[in-house]
Amino acid sequence: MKRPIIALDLPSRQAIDDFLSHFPKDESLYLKVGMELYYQEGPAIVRYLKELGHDIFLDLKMHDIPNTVERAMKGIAGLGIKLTNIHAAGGKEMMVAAVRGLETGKPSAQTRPQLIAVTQLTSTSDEQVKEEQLIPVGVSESAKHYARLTHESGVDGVVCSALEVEAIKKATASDFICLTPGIRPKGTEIGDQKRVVTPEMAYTIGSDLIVVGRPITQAENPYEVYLTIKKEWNGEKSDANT
Ligand SMILES: O=C(O)c1cc(=O)[nH]c(=O)n1[C@@H]1O[C@H](COP(=O)(O)O)[C@@H](O)[C@H]1O
Repeated sequence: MKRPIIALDLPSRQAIDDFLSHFPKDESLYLKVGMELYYQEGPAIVRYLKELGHDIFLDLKMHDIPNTVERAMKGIAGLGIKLTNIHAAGGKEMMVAAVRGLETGKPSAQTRPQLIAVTQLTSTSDEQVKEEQLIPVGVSESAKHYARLTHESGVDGVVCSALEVEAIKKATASDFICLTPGIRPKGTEIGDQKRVVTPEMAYTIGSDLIVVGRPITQAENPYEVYLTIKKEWNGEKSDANT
């Protein structure tokens, strides 16, 4: 069964321990360590979660000059993470440098962590793309364009909304990874996200990976919500839908 990636947008190791106490100890999870947690706890938190048996997506969304990104990627390549990310808006040269950094930094016995690039954040609307970024073609076309550049740069996939997966796979390749945040089970708060789908829709559309944060981390019973989302995303009817 495919596992939804849980976004650990929490401030400390103590908060993580409290959150994980809701899950069975022997259940291996796919966890996302993002800026909030990494900036407080550093690489030690990645090592700690790995020791507990979990897989890690290190979400640092790098976007800088090629040399800086290459060297930063080289530094995190040995942490044993499964996946990490950059912003496609950094450009092809930066994306190529990011791949090179991971390749040169990884210990020889390990495989290179997968790399994906954010196209347009799922918190960005069509209006914002047109009015703030001055991209007249709008959010879907812009995401597709960034996906093409990402593919051409030798990066493994993109972060996008599930709403763009079909067009992106057509424009790139069917095995080009599409990771989709902005997942909201029916009846949950959308918050700052703009381009959202339910876990069931993400399954039907064909997202390769989904990321879910607040609907799980803020739930009264996180494990129950996690299992419901996991079922829906694997194409099984959840109790919530029967
Ligand atoms: O790269 C990401 O993970 C990401 C990209 C994006 O376009 N949108 C997005 O929401 N994310 C991350 O996915 C998570 C979504 O969290 P929730 O909105 O709480 O489910 C957050 O940790 C975001 O940082």
